[in-house]
Amino acid sequence: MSVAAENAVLEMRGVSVSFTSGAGAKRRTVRAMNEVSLSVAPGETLGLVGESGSGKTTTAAVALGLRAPDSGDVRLLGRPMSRSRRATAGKIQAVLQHPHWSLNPRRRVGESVREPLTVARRDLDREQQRTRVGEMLEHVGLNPGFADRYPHELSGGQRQRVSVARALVTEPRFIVFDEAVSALDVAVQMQILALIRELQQQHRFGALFISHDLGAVQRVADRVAVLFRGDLVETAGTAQFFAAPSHPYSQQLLETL
Ligand SMILES: Nc1ncnc2c1ncn2[C@@H]1O[C@H](COP(=O)(O)OP(=O)(O)OP(=O)(O)O)[C@@H](O)[C@H]1O
Repeated sequence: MSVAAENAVLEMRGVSVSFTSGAGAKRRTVRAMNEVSLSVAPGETLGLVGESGSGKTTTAAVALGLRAPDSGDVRLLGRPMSRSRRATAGKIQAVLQHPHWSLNPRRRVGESVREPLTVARRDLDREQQRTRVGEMLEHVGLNPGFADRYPHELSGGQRQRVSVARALVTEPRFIVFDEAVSALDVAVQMQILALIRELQQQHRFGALFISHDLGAVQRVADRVAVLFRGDLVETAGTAQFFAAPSHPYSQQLLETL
Protein backbone atom coordinates (compact mmCIF):
# COMPACT_ATOMS: atom_id res chain seq x y z
CA MET A 1 0.00 0.00 0.00
CA SER A 2 1.36 3.45 -0.85
CA VAL A 3 1.99 6.07 1.83
CA ALA A 4 -0.81 8.19 0.33
CA ALA A 5 -3.27 5.30 0.61
CA GLU A 6 -2.38 4.63 4.25
CA ASN A 7 -3.92 7.86 5.52
CA ALA A 8 -6.32 8.35 2.62
CA VAL A 9 -9.69 9.93 3.32
CA LEU A 10 -11.17 7.70 0.63
CA GLU A 11 -9.81 4.51 -0.76
CA MET A 12 -11.31 2.10 -3.29
CA ARG A 13 -9.67 -1.20 -4.04
CA GLY A 14 -10.81 -3.43 -6.89
CA VAL A 15 -14.33 -1.98 -6.94
CA SER A 16 -16.74 -3.42 -9.49
CA VAL A 17 -20.37 -2.48 -10.17
CA SER A 18 -22.58 -3.99 -12.87
CA PHE A 19 -26.06 -3.08 -14.02
CA THR A 20 -28.42 -5.47 -15.71
CA SER A 21 -31.30 -4.12 -17.74
CA GLY A 22 -33.93 -5.44 -20.13
CA ALA A 23 -35.43 -8.90 -20.25
CA GLY A 24 -35.18 -12.02 -22.41
CA ALA A 25 -33.08 -11.56 -25.54
CA LYS A 26 -32.71 -7.87 -24.75
CA ARG A 27 -31.20 -8.52 -21.36
CA ARG A 28 -27.76 -6.97 -21.08
CA THR A 29 -25.23 -6.36 -18.38
CA VAL A 30 -23.01 -3.29 -18.26
CA ARG A 31 -19.89 -3.14 -16.11
CA ALA A 32 -20.06 0.46 -14.92
CA MET A 33 -16.95 -0.01 -12.76
CA ASN A 34 -14.42 -2.71 -13.38
CA GLU A 35 -11.90 -3.38 -10.60
CA VAL A 36 -11.42 0.34 -9.95
CA SER A 37 -8.75 1.30 -7.41
CA LEU A 38 -8.15 4.88 -6.37
CA SER A 39 -7.37 6.94 -3.31
CA VAL A 40 -7.81 10.52 -2.19
CA ALA A 41 -5.43 12.00 0.41
CA PRO A 42 -6.34 14.76 2.89
CA GLY A 43 -6.14 18.14 1.17
CA GLU A 44 -5.93 16.54 -2.24
CA THR A 45 -8.26 16.81 -5.22
CA LEU A 46 -8.48 13.83 -7.52
CA GLY A 47 -10.04 14.77 -10.86
CA LEU A 48 -12.10 11.99 -12.43
CA VAL A 49 -12.64 12.29 -16.17
CA GLY A 50 -14.10 10.16 -18.93
CA GLU A 51 -16.72 10.33 -21.62
CA SER A 52 -20.44 9.94 -21.01
CA GLY A 53 -21.22 6.45 -19.75
CA SER A 54 -17.65 5.74 -18.57
CA GLY A 55 -18.76 5.21 -14.96
CA LYS A 56 -18.16 8.59 -13.30
CA THR A 57 -21.58 8.90 -11.67
CA THR A 58 -21.44 5.31 -10.47
CA THR A 59 -18.02 6.00 -8.94
CA ALA A 60 -19.47 9.08 -7.21
CA ALA A 61 -22.34 7.02 -5.77
CA VAL A 62 -19.90 4.43 -4.40
CA ALA A 63 -17.61 7.16 -3.01
CA LEU A 64 -20.56 8.76 -1.23
CA GLY A 65 -21.64 5.44 0.27
CA LEU A 66 -24.92 5.56 -1.68
CA ARG A 67 -24.21 2.37 -3.63
CA ALA A 68 -22.50 -0.75 -2.34
CA PRO A 69 -20.13 -2.29 -4.88
CA ASP A 70 -20.70 -5.84 -6.17
CA SER A 71 -17.11 -6.55 -5.13
CA GLY A 72 -14.08 -4.70 -3.85
CA ASP A 73 -13.28 -2.61 -0.83
CA VAL A 74 -14.26 1.01 -0.05
CA ARG A 75 -12.77 2.78 2.96
CA LEU A 76 -13.56 6.15 4.41
CA LEU A 77 -10.93 7.47 6.83
CA GLY A 78 -9.45 3.98 7.01
CA ARG A 79 -12.72 2.27 7.99
CA PRO A 80 -15.05 0.22 5.77
CA MET A 81 -17.60 2.55 4.17
CA SER A 82 -20.97 2.43 5.85
CA ARG A 83 -24.20 2.97 3.97
CA SER A 84 -25.82 4.32 7.12
CA ARG A 85 -26.43 8.05 6.80
CA ARG A 86 -25.79 8.49 10.48
CA ALA A 87 -22.38 6.83 10.32
CA THR A 88 -21.17 9.04 7.46
CA ALA A 89 -23.09 12.20 8.47
CA GLY A 90 -20.88 15.25 8.41
CA LYS A 91 -17.83 13.33 7.19
CA ILE A 92 -18.79 13.20 3.51
CA GLN A 93 -20.60 15.84 1.51
CA ALA A 94 -21.47 16.35 -2.14
CA VAL A 95 -21.75 19.35 -4.43
CA LEU A 96 -23.82 18.46 -7.47
CA GLN A 97 -24.30 19.98 -10.90
CA HIS A 98 -27.58 21.67 -10.16
CA PRO A 99 -27.92 23.46 -6.83
CA HIS A 100 -31.64 22.72 -6.90
CA TRP A 101 -30.78 19.06 -6.28
CA SER A 102 -29.41 20.02 -2.87
CA LEU A 103 -31.28 23.28 -2.23
CA ASN A 104 -34.99 22.98 -1.62
CA PRO A 105 -36.67 25.77 -3.67
CA ARG A 106 -39.29 26.29 -0.95
CA ARG A 107 -36.73 26.69 1.83
CA ARG A 108 -34.72 29.77 2.70
CA VAL A 109 -31.09 29.07 1.85
CA GLY A 110 -30.03 29.46 5.49
CA GLU A 111 -32.19 26.46 6.37
CA SER A 112 -30.66 24.39 3.54
CA VAL A 113 -27.16 25.23 4.75
CA ARG A 114 -28.15 24.43 8.35
CA GLU A 115 -29.74 21.07 7.54
CA PRO A 116 -26.53 18.94 7.59
CA LEU A 117 -25.80 20.34 11.06
CA THR A 118 -29.14 19.05 12.36
CA VAL A 119 -27.89 15.51 11.64
CA ALA A 120 -24.16 15.83 12.34
CA ARG A 121 -23.98 18.50 15.06
CA ARG A 122 -26.78 17.84 17.50
CA ASP A 123 -24.51 19.29 20.18
CA LEU A 124 -25.15 22.77 18.76
CA ASP A 125 -28.47 24.43 19.57
CA ARG A 126 -30.52 26.14 16.88
CA GLU A 127 -28.99 29.56 17.55
CA GLN A 128 -25.44 28.21 17.42
CA GLN A 129 -26.29 26.44 14.17
CA ARG A 130 -27.66 29.69 12.72
CA THR A 131 -24.50 31.54 13.71
CA ARG A 132 -22.43 28.87 12.01
CA VAL A 133 -24.57 29.20 8.85
CA GLY A 134 -23.92 32.96 8.75
CA GLU A 135 -20.19 32.37 9.12
CA MET A 136 -20.25 29.77 6.35
CA LEU A 137 -22.09 32.09 3.97
CA GLU A 138 -19.47 34.76 4.59
CA HIS A 139 -16.76 32.18 4.11
CA VAL A 140 -17.99 31.44 0.56
CA GLY A 141 -18.21 35.16 -0.24
CA LEU A 142 -21.90 35.80 0.45
CA ASN A 143 -23.48 38.28 2.81
CA PRO A 144 -24.94 36.40 5.84
CA GLY A 145 -28.25 38.13 4.99
CA PHE A 146 -28.55 35.67 2.09
CA ALA A 147 -29.72 33.15 4.69
CA ASP A 148 -33.20 34.68 4.47
CA ARG A 149 -33.45 34.45 0.70
CA TYR A 150 -34.95 31.71 -1.42
CA PRO A 151 -32.85 29.95 -4.10
CA HIS A 152 -34.76 31.62 -6.97
CA GLU A 153 -33.64 35.03 -5.66
CA LEU A 154 -29.98 34.12 -6.27
CA SER A 155 -27.85 33.89 -9.42
CA GLY A 156 -26.52 30.49 -10.53
CA GLY A 157 -23.08 31.29 -9.14
CA GLN A 158 -24.53 32.44 -5.81
CA ARG A 159 -26.61 29.28 -5.59
CA GLN A 160 -23.52 27.16 -6.17
CA ARG A 161 -21.70 29.12 -3.45
CA VAL A 162 -24.60 28.23 -1.14
CA SER A 163 -24.20 24.55 -2.13
CA VAL A 164 -20.50 24.78 -1.26
CA ALA A 165 -21.37 26.40 2.10
CA ARG A 166 -23.85 23.60 2.78
CA ALA A 167 -21.22 20.99 1.89
CA LEU A 168 -18.59 22.59 4.13
CA VAL A 169 -20.73 23.45 7.14
CA THR A 170 -20.00 20.17 8.93
CA GLU A 171 -16.24 20.41 8.22
CA PRO A 172 -16.26 17.19 6.17
CA ARG A 173 -13.09 15.24 5.52
CA PHE A 174 -14.17 14.32 2.00
CA ILE A 175 -16.29 16.09 -0.64
CA VAL A 176 -17.50 14.82 -4.00
CA PHE A 177 -17.96 17.52 -6.62
CA ASP A 178 -20.04 15.96 -9.40
CA GLU A 179 -20.10 18.26 -12.45
CA ALA A 180 -20.26 21.05 -9.85
CA VAL A 181 -19.34 23.88 -12.23
CA SER A 182 -20.60 22.45 -15.50
CA ALA A 183 -23.83 24.44 -15.57
CA LEU A 184 -22.15 27.80 -14.86
CA ASP A 185 -20.83 30.51 -17.18
CA VAL A 186 -17.09 30.34 -17.70
CA ALA A 187 -16.35 33.46 -15.61
CA VAL A 188 -18.46 32.14 -12.71
CA GLN A 189 -16.85 28.70 -13.08
CA MET A 190 -13.44 30.30 -12.55
CA GLN A 191 -14.65 31.98 -9.35
CA ILE A 192 -16.12 28.77 -7.95
CA LEU A 193 -13.00 26.75 -8.85
CA ALA A 194 -10.81 29.36 -7.14
CA LEU A 195 -13.13 29.24 -4.12
CA ILE A 196 -12.85 25.44 -3.93
CA ARG A 197 -9.03 25.67 -4.03
CA GLU A 198 -8.97 28.36 -1.37
CA LEU A 199 -11.35 26.50 0.95
CA GLN A 200 -9.41 23.28 0.47
CA GLN A 201 -6.17 24.94 1.56
CA GLN A 202 -7.91 26.13 4.71
CA HIS A 203 -9.92 23.02 5.53
CA ARG A 204 -7.74 20.23 4.08
CA PHE A 205 -10.70 18.14 2.91
CA GLY A 206 -9.98 15.51 0.27
CA ALA A 207 -12.02 15.88 -2.90
CA LEU A 208 -13.16 13.82 -5.82
CA PHE A 209 -13.83 16.28 -8.64
CA ILE A 210 -15.85 14.64 -11.38
CA SER A 211 -16.19 16.48 -14.66
CA HIS A 212 -16.33 16.00 -18.37
CA ASP A 213 -14.67 19.45 -18.58
CA LEU A 214 -10.93 18.88 -18.74
CA GLY A 215 -10.21 22.62 -18.43
CA ALA A 216 -11.95 22.73 -15.04
CA VAL A 217 -10.12 19.59 -13.93
CA GLN A 218 -6.77 21.08 -14.94
CA ARG A 219 -7.48 24.12 -12.75
CA VAL A 220 -8.58 22.32 -9.62
CA ALA A 221 -7.11 18.81 -9.51
CA ASP A 222 -3.79 17.64 -8.07
CA ARG A 223 -4.05 14.29 -9.83
CA VAL A 224 -6.23 13.05 -12.65
CA ALA A 225 -7.83 9.61 -13.03
CA VAL A 226 -9.27 8.54 -16.36
CA LEU A 227 -12.21 6.17 -16.68
CA PHE A 228 -12.86 4.38 -19.94
CA ARG A 229 -15.86 2.05 -20.11
CA GLY A 230 -15.62 1.29 -16.41
CA ASP A 231 -11.84 0.77 -16.39
CA LEU A 232 -9.50 3.20 -14.69
CA VAL A 233 -6.93 3.41 -17.47
CA GLU A 234 -4.59 6.07 -16.09
CA THR A 235 -3.88 8.03 -12.91
CA ALA A 236 -1.25 10.77 -13.06
CA GLY A 237 -0.25 14.09 -11.55
CA THR A 238 -2.20 16.90 -13.26
CA ALA A 239 0.83 18.59 -14.86
CA GLN A 240 2.17 15.24 -16.05
CA PHE A 241 -1.24 14.18 -17.36
CA PHE A 242 -1.80 17.31 -19.41
CA ALA A 243 1.78 17.41 -20.70
CA ALA A 244 2.15 13.75 -21.59
CA PRO A 245 -0.85 11.46 -21.05
CA SER A 246 0.25 7.86 -21.29
CA HIS A 247 -2.91 5.95 -22.27
CA PRO A 248 -4.16 6.23 -25.88
CA TYR A 249 -7.66 7.04 -24.61
CA SER A 250 -6.29 9.88 -22.45
CA GLN A 251 -4.44 11.21 -25.50
CA GLN A 252 -7.69 11.06 -27.45
CA LEU A 253 -9.55 12.91 -24.68
CA LEU A 254 -6.93 15.68 -24.64
CA GLU A 255 -7.10 16.08 -28.41
CA THR A 256 -10.72 17.18 -28.01
CA LEU A 257 -9.72 19.93 -25.53
N1 LIG B 1 -29.33 2.37 -12.90
C1 LIG B 1 -28.75 1.91 -14.00
N2 LIG B 1 -29.29 0.88 -14.70
C2 LIG B 1 -28.70 0.39 -15.81
N3 LIG B 1 -27.54 0.86 -16.31
C3 LIG B 1 -26.95 1.87 -15.67
C4 LIG B 1 -27.52 2.47 -14.49
N4 LIG B 1 -26.71 3.48 -14.08
C5 LIG B 1 -25.69 3.51 -14.96
N5 LIG B 1 -25.82 2.55 -15.91
C6 LIG B 1 -24.88 2.27 -17.01
O1 LIG B 1 -23.57 2.18 -16.44
C7 LIG B 1 -22.61 2.82 -17.28
C8 LIG B 1 -21.91 3.92 -16.49
O2 LIG B 1 -22.85 4.96 -16.19
P1 LIG B 1 -22.49 6.28 -15.38
O3 LIG B 1 -23.74 7.06 -15.23
O4 LIG B 1 -21.75 5.90 -14.15
O5 LIG B 1 -21.48 7.02 -16.39
P2 LIG B 1 -21.04 8.55 -16.45
O6 LIG B 1 -19.60 8.52 -16.83
O7 LIG B 1 -21.39 9.22 -15.18
O8 LIG B 1 -21.91 9.15 -17.62
P3 LIG B 1 -22.50 10.65 -17.78
O9 LIG B 1 -21.30 11.54 -17.94
O10 LIG B 1 -23.32 10.54 -19.02
O11 LIG B 1 -23.30 10.94 -16.56
C9 LIG B 1 -23.38 3.32 -18.49
O12 LIG B 1 -23.25 2.36 -19.52
C10 LIG B 1 -24.81 3.41 -18.00
O13 LIG B 1 -25.70 3.22 -19.08
